[in-house]
Amino acid sequence: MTTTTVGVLAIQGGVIEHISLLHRASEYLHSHSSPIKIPNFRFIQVRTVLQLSECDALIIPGGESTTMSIVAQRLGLLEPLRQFVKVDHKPVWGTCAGLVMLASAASATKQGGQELIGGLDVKVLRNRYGTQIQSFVADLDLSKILGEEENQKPFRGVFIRAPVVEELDQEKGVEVVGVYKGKEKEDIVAVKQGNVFGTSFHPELTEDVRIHVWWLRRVVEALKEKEST
Ligand SMILES: NC(=O)CC[C@H](N)C(=O)O
Repeated sequence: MTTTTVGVLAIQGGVIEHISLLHRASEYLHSHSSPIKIPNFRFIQVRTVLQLSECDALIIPGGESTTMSIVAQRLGLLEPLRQFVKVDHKPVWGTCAGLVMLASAASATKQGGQELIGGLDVKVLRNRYGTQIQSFVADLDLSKILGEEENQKPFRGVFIRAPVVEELDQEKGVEVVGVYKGKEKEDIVAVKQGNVFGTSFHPELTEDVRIHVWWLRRVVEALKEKEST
């Protein structure tokens, strides 16, 4: 059986946490019946262009997007990452700083802006809820992505200096799949567009494996579709 390689960009941030939940999600998928054939997965940390070239799919973790961007540029990873997302259309998921990296534009960035990867036709507002001490946990309804069986209870979203999506291009196929209902207004905190998925919050900092399971299934489906074309 072929092996599907899923990378986690390991420049900085919540790398190990994602890898650990990916392993648990893989175990879940292998132990539950599924209409699609689940391959063997290999989860790797990605720090080089060579490692990226081995990946069928990629997670960009939370952390600090300005740092991630500078280091990715120094490692010569920025252009290969853009190619991976926007030319090869491989499945990519960004959490928090990862969502910022995947946006086509970001506000509240330092003067001169920061280099982004893009792939999601959205503009994000960084640090929407303030600093680290204003971090919070909130129940989210993710019924737009989770199946009925998996959506029996809300998802506990962990928000740490989180960005939100403030503008999006619906015509380009950006779909809102999660909102946070705050006191004054609703914020968009999960979006998908084709091969790209982004969340403002950190599922990897919970014990809840549901989004990783959903995303790995999507990866398998996307690879299958590619094979048949
Ligand atoms: N937890 C996080 O990933 C924080 C993201 C950070 N505020 C940024 O814009 O990069």
